[in-house]
Amino acid sequence: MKLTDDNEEVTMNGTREVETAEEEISSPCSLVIEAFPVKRSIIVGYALTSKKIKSFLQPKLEGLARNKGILFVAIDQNRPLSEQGPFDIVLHKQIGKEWRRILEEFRLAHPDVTVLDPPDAILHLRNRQSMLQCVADMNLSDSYGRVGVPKQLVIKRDASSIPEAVNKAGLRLPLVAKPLVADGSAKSHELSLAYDQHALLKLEPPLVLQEFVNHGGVLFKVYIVGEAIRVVRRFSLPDVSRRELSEAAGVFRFPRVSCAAASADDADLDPNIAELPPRPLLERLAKELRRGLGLRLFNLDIIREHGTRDRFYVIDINYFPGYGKMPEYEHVFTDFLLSVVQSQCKKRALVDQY
Ligand SMILES: O=P(O)(O)O[C@@H]1[C@@H](OP(=O)(O)O)[C@H](OP(=O)(O)O)[C@H](O)[C@H](OP(=O)(O)O)[C@H]1OP(=O)(O)O
Ligand SMILES: Nc1ncnc2c1ncn2[C@@H]1O[C@H](COP(=O)(O)OP(=O)(O)O)[C@@H](O)[C@H]1O
Ligand SMILES: [Mg+2]
Ligand SMILES: [Mg+2]
Repeated sequence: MKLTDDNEEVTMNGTREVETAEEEISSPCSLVIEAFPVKRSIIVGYALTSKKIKSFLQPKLEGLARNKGILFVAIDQNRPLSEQGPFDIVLHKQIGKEWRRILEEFRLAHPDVTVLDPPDAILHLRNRQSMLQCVADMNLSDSYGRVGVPKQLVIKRDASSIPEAVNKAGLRLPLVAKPLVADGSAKSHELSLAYDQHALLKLEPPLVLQEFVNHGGVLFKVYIVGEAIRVVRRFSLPDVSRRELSEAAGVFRFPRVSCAAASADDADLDPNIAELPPRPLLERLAKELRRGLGLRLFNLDIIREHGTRDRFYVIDINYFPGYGKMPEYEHVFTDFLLSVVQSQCKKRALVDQY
């Protein structure tokens, strides 16, 4: 057997072998389905920001992936995609027009490659109104609880119209004002809390105005990776009491709440506040969102209305979030990638059969 760098193989037990015949290296199926006699690494091409590469592609992930026969390869966005690879999976978090066109063309030419996820579906999360539409339409309610979205209103322009629009829509103060576009910029994460009617005039459209829901100052981040779900607790904005509401006035701006530094997993919390949302409820929610959004990699911020046990609100959904902070992400993510290739192989086997 001839050894070359290009045709290097990684088997299930982590040892390396080499296949030289064209046919034999065309599929990674033997890595995931015993019955297939073909061996090759699973190649995952990625187009991610340097910040994301640093937080996500950590040595532990790459090492574990290698042991499972998965190789991560950077996509050079200055070169045609079809000339690179061949890829089994493409990972990306981009929605630019040109990139959407490139990926669409690539998907048509390479239907066997799984693109995670479709750019149009990701685009849906870029607008804070369309982001939550799926949850609102779902109207999820069962014996484990109810999941909704806070009452909200979109203001496209003209701050002077806000007080009247708020009255007309019946929104109750205080209101959280969020930039309409969630494009990942620092500005798009700048939120404000408006306590009184006058304060509404100081807001800067385009924005989403959302009723502030008291939730005991703790939120749950629910990470989804395909079918896997992991939940963490983060500190959040504290409750606003009636008294505070009657005394406070103006707009309070805050740049970044509930970031990773605000982990509340080890904090000594009131058990009624700290209790995680029921697993079956999250499973249903995740399943419906996966289907409704057409996405497999995302997280959501969910809060429990303070004083209730089972009234939940989804306030934010993020595509390809900071998985580096998700417990056991290396295992969860590599298993997911294997499962993606497994379903590709099953599909291929079915096609070959008929
Ligand atoms: O920066 P990180 O690792 O905290 O991850 C950010 C996420 O934090 P989280 O995992 O939810 O704690 C963050 O979540 P939040 O919006 O803060 O809830 C976003 O997903 C952010 O992406 P973008 O800036 O909206 O494109 C994520 O940023 P990118 O890593 O995608 O740039
Ligand atoms: N409707 C709401 N009620 C109470 N707190 C909220 C509400 N919306 C947002 N927050 C708080 O503001 C933080 C940031 O809002 P979020 O919608 O998650 O924006 P981002 O995309 O910047 O994370 C949340 O983590 C939460 O602490
Ligand atoms: Mg958030
Ligand atoms: Mg967000």
